Amino acid sequence: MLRLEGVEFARGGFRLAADISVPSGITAVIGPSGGGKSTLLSLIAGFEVPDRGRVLWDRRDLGPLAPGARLVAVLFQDNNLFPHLDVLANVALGLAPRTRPTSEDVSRARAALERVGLTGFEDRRPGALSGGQQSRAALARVLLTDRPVVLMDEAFSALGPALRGEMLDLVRDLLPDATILMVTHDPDDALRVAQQVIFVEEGRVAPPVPTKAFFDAPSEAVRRYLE
Ligand SMILES: Nc1ncnc2c1ncn2[C@@H]1O[C@H](COP(=O)(O)OP(=O)(O)OP(=O)(O)O)[C@@H](O)[C@H]1O
Repeated sequence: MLRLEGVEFARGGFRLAADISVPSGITAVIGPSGGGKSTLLSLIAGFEVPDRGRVLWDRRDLGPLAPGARLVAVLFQDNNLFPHLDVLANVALGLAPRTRPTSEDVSRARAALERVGLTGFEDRRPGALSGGQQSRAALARVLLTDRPVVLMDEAFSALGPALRGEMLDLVRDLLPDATILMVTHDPDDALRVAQQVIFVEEGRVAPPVPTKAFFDAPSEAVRRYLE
């Protein structure tokens, strides 16, 4: 289980505090702009370092581990695809970020592309893909890295509602065992795929609440945000 234990973080005038456990499945992270949602994900990914407290995965302190060694995969909003590499090479990078992919890496990348419905697009550059297809390629790379924690910071926000829904369904179906934190501004995203919701406001990170209870019986702060 992912746990943030007494985490405190300050940057400029902004302070964030989190003491939460995140169960496996999909957890939506919602709250007002500037509240600290992205910062929370950065602390888990290791892009930011807490001033106090620890980030733990299965009781193991992730603190000493660099982002690449953290068992955490990140699905970025811009998909983080290299424009000069074809789709297959972009996906294979998930396995071999620094070296040439082996033939086994390449066949695993092909299999991941098949799972996201991109067979036949291996040789295209990202610029020759639609937005939805680019998101699928980025998801294929996350599948391939096979990390237990997946962070999504408004990953599909550039897509229209129908496509975004499709992508969320795909994430849910293809990553059934992962612990997924998904930042979103759209309550419908949470209602569609998230089992629980974390509310983040002014640097306060609330513990996860089951999605139905979160929306059916919102706290005062949540009600204000949803209005
Ligand atoms: N690189 C940075 N340097 C300094 N302050 C930053 C930096 N990035 C974010 N902040 C500040 O930290 C606070 C939290 O920002 P954060 O991006 O985590 O909020 P958020 O909830 O993800 O917002 P949004 O919904 O608008 O994306 C804000 O006050 C923001 O201005």
